[in-house]
Amino acid sequence: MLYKEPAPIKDRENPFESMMSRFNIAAEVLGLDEETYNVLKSPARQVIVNVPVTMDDGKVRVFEGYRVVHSTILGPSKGGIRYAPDVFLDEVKALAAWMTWKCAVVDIPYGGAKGGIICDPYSMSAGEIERLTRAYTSSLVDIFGPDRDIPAPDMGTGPREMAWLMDEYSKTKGSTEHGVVTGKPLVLGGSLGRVEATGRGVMVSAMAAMEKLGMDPAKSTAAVQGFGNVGSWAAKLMAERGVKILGVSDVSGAYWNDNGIDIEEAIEYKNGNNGRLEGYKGAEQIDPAELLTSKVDVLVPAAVEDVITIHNVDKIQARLIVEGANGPTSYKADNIINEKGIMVVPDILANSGGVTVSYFEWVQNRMGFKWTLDRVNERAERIMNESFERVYAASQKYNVPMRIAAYIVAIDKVAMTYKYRGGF
Ligand SMILES: NC(=O)C1=CN([C@@H]2O[C@H](COP(=O)(O)OP(=O)(O)OC[C@H]3O[C@@H](n4cnc5c(N)ncnc54)[C@H](O)[C@@H]3O)[C@@H](O)[C@H]2O)C=CC1
Ligand SMILES: O=C(O)CCC(=O)C(=O)O
Repeated sequence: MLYKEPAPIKDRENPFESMMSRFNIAAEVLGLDEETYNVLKSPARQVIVNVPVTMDDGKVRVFEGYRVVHSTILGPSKGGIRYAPDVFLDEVKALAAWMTWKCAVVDIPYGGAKGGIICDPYSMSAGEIERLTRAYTSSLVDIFGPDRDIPAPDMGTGPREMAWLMDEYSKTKGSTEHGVVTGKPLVLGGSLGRVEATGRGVMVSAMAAMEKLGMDPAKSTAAVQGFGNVGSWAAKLMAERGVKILGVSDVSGAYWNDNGIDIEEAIEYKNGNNGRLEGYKGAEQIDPAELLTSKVDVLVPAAVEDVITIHNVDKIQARLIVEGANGPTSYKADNIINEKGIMVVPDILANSGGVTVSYFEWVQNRMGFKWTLDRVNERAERIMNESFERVYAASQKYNVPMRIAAYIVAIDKVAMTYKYRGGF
């Protein structure tokens, strides 16, 4: 056994451990040599920063933040920044590694990275978040760069934070650097289609998987956990393809309607309610734990890690799980999912539409040219479908579940590139 298991974190599963468990299985199937294994398992760089920020009451608070660069073998590292009260280093390490595998699965020339700041953005003013974003950026100015490490949005961040990051970085460089970050507002060099890209990719993956399973979207039902950027767009676009969305949830609770939730209405409600569904009247409130085990055909976890675990996996009724979130399934639940014959479109495939369109944004920034929405969507959809087929073919070839197949495709690509580069 080459890999030593890290200690568990309180009562939570460890996302890095979950990532490594799948990595180990795929590495074994591929017969990965020890040198490459050791290179690919360890993050290339882990930075912890402590940034002082003047709060609205005049007091200074120090926030802990992270940036983990997992790999730059395929190209500059790429990955979002998470603002959450419970973000921790092992989580960011896992998220950074998943970025490496994700970029390899969709065959775009990026390595993987991820960032995070321990904070609660929902309880902070816009001014406090701006000062925090700028302070974090200036403390990482030597890591970031259009050819080095390119951040993007993740949980708790969006175009607004990316605009501040781009502006702060540009000020320190003395030049406008559009390509240092993606997921920016359109006026600052953002790409059409980036906001909805991850949810759109989830929908495209869901449609591809439903076709393999012989499921008719117009006769299928779904539940979506998480109603932020990824979950709300995935729900909206799946509903447009005829899937009846019976349940949705966010941090405020879970909401259910036997006749199907009016997703446009729910989005409008949450947009006018500080981003939350709290108090939404178009559905009845149910126990959030029930949402995941409810009687639906398709389950889309699109919130946080480790929500499908050995504690609830037995009760899952969906035939198909499409992972909008990163790491929503703990590795201990994998075997039971496989025994139950549930197809999983894994995170590193299902949610890769976001980084794919981020890549398009970066390409447009470098060209100084804007693509139309049709061009963005058509190209992203093609990449998603081709990647799905690549992973599906690997699952057939090696007789492994889709998740392990995705790791096999990714590790094979990164390992081969490492060898061509002659190792470092
Ligand atoms: N934004 C992007 O482009 C991408 C995001 N992802 C992943 O998708 C997931 C969601 O990210 P975003 O939608 O961007 O974040 P977001 O901040 O826009 O939304 C997160 C949503 O999850 C809800 N939530 C949080 N904890 C929850 C819980 N315990 N139960 C139910 N709902 C809960 C929040 O209330 C919110 O509705 C994360 O795992 C992220 O890493 C993956 C690829 C790209
Ligand atoms: O758009 C990007 O560059 C990365 C998005 C992200 O953080 C993710 O895919 O998990």
